[in-house]
Amino acid sequence: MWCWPKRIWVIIHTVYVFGLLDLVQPHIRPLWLQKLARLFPRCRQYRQELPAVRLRLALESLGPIFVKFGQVLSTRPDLLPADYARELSLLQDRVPPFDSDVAIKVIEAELGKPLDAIYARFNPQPVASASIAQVHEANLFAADGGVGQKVAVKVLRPNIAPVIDQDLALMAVGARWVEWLFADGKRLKPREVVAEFQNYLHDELDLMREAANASLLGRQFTDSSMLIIPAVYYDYCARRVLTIEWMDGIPVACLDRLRGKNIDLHQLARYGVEIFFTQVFDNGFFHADMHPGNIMVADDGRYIALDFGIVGTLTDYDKRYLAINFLAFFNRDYHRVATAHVESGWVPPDTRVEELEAAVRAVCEPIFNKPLAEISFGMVLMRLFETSRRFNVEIQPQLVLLQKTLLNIEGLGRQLDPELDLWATAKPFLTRWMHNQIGIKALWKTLRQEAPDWAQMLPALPRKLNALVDEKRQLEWRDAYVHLLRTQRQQNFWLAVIALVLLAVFVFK
Ligand SMILES: Nc1ncnc2c1ncn2[C@@H]1O[C@H](COP(=O)(O)OP(=O)(O)OP(=O)(O)O)[C@@H](O)[C@H]1O
Repeated sequence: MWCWPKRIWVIIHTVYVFGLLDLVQPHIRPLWLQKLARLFPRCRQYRQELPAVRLRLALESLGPIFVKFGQVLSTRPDLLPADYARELSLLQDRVPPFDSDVAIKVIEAELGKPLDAIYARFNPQPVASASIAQVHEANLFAADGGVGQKVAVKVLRPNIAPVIDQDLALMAVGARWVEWLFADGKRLKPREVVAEFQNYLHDELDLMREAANASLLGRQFTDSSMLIIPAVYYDYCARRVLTIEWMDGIPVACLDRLRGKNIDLHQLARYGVEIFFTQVFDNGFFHADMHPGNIMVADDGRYIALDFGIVGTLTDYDKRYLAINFLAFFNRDYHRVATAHVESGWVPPDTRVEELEAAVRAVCEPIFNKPLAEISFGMVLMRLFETSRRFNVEIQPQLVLLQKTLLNIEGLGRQLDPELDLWATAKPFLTRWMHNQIGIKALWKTLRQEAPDWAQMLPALPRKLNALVDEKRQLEWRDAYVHLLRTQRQQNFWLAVIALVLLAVFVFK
C-alpha cells in the first residue's frame, strides 16, 4: 500500500511530461475544470510529436501493464480513433529478463521438486522475456533416465500479481474519472474496458489456461497438413509454469530464410487464410494472438503456432451471421448486411434497416473501388463495426478479437504473397460452410446431435404435458375465482349504495 502515492505521482508526472493534458483538456465537461486545466504548466519536451505518438510513449514509460493496456486498446477501433489505434498497435512489451535463479525457484515451488528432478537439462539463459513471463529451453528425462524430449518452459514473473493489482486499481479509479470528466466519457465505457482488461490479464496469469488452450487447438489440428501445435506436458505444468514441446522453425517474418529453405510462400499465404477460416467457422475457437512473433514455419512448410494465452470463441449464432455478412458484403447486398445485423442482435431491434443499409453502403462502396485482391476483410469488419457504433451497438469482445486476428492474418498473408486474393481463397470455404449449415446434411447433423436429448425427454413428455395442462387449468380456475370475487365485491358495493338511497328516501319522505 505504501507505494500507491509514489505510483500516482509517477502517473501524474508522465501525463505532464508527455503533454497528455493537451489531448484531453478540450473534452473536459465541467467548464470550470477545463479552464483550470488550461492554467496548468506545460512541458515542451515532446511537443513536436503527434498526439498519438505521445500517448504511446507515455504508456511505454509507465511500464508493462500500461503497455498491455495500450495493446488491448489498439484492438478497439470502436473506441479509439484509427490513428491512435494504429500507433498503440506498435507497443512492444520486450523487457529485460528476470534472474534465472528466481525462475528456478518459481518452477521448484510450483512443481514441488528440485529442478534437477524435473528436467534432465535446463538452460538458465532465457530465450525470450516479456512483461508477464519468460521462456527457457530445457529437456525432460527420457524413459531410461537420459536426456529426453526438448521442451520450452514458460515461467511467470515473480510478484507480478500485486503490481498488476495496484495498476488495475488505479486504472479503475481513472475509469470513473474519465466517465465523469469527459463529454464522451459514458460512451467510451471506460469501466467496462478496464474490467475486460482485468479479465484478460488474469487469464494470462494462469498458465494452466494456456496449456488447456494449446491442447484443444492441438486436438483440432491433429495430423493437419497446414499447422503444428506443440504438445503440452501437463505433469510439468502449473499455474505459473508451462512446459510444452520445443519447436524448431523459422520465424515467419524471415522471408529470405524461408526462400532459402525452398518453402512455397504462395501456398503458405493460402494456408494462413484457410487455417483462420477453419478455426473460426469449423471449430468456433481461434488463436487470437497471431502476431508474427508467435508464428514459425517448419522445414516441411507447415505453420507452427506459439503462445496460446489469448483465444477467441464464437457461438454457432455468431458464426452463421458472420458468414452471412461476409457473403452478402462481397455480393454487395447491403440490405442483407443490414438485416443480418438486426437478426443477429448486433444492433438494437428497433434499428431502421434502410438507415443502416445506407450507412453500410456509404462505408463499404469505396472499398470496392479497389481490385478485389486488395480488399481487406479485416478492414471490412472494422468499417462495419464503426458503422454499427453509430447505431448504439455494443461490439462483443470476441468479434473484436476476430477482427484483429483477421487483420494479422491478412498482413501476414500479403507479406508472404503480395498477390494473395483473400476473397478467392475464402469464398469457396464460406460458401461450402453455409451450404453445410442450411442443407439437408445440416438438418440431419442437428437431428443426430439432438437425438440423445430426445431419448431422455420423450418418455417424460406425457407427464410433463399433463402437468402443464393441470397448471394451466389451475391458473384458469384461480383467474376465474379472482374475477368472481371482484365481481361480487362490486355487486355488494352497488347493493349497499342502493340500500342507502332507498333508506334515505324512506326516512326523509
Ligand atoms: N514451444 C516453443 N518452442 C520454441 N520456442 C518457443 C516456444 N515457446 C516459446 N518460444 C520462444 O519464446 C518466445 C516467447 O514465447 P511466448 O510468446 O509464448 O511468450 P510471451 O511471454 O507470451 O510473449 P509475448 O506476450 O510477447 O507474445 C517466442 O517468440 C519463441 O521465440
